Amino acid sequence: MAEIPIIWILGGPGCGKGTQCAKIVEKYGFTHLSSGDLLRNEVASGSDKGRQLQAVMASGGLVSNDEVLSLLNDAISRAKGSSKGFLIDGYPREKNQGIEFELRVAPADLALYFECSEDTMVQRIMARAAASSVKRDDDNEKTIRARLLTFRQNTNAILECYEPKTLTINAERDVDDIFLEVVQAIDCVLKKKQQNAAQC
Ligand SMILES: Nc1ncnc2c1ncn2[C@@H]1O[C@H](COP(=O)(O)OP(=O)(O)O)[C@@H](O)[C@H]1O
Ligand SMILES: [Mg+2]
Repeated sequence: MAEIPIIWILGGPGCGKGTQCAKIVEKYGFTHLSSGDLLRNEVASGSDKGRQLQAVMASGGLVSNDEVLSLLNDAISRAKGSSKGFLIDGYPREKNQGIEFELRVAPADLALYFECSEDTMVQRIMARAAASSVKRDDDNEKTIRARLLTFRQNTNAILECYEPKTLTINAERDVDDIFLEVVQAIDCVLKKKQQNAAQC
């Protein structure tokens, strides 16, 4: 795994993680793994495990890391033979998730933190919900508030722990302006990895 980049995509609900990931995938061909999507797929499968996950997700809380990390680890193992890089979207949601990921999977090369006010996040989630034909169970006002609280309680510890490899990006701007900064950061990581590979 040392030769391909692993990038964590951090930020509160509705800050624009999925939007930026789609643009990164288009430009770099990386593998996009959203922890939320992996969990929602599990719920959609109708399994017993899915029903338990659904209850936690509908409360706005965090699913156990064993569940999330297993899903991520399986998806990474399946893709790693052919992947150019991984975007791990919406993970880690708390500090220990990051620590366990790096122990069990691989160190992350970069964390991009999309910083955004709570007002903007709520507005964007509401607009997303209104525009989407697929309704997310957790995009109602009560659950959004709980998700924001969960996010607020955990984020500072993550940012402190991973400060050396985190880039904070002002996500209140236009999608394309944000992306320019994202591209600079990713190009820098790719360059460093090439240099390291050349030295080995
Ligand atoms: N920079 C931005 N400016 C305005 N709207 C945005 C921006 N980024 C995302 N959005 C919109 O906000 C909503 C939530 O974005 P999304 O990428 O789904 O967030 P997340 O994956 O972080 O929950 C979407 O409807 C998207 O179109
Ligand atoms: Mg998303």
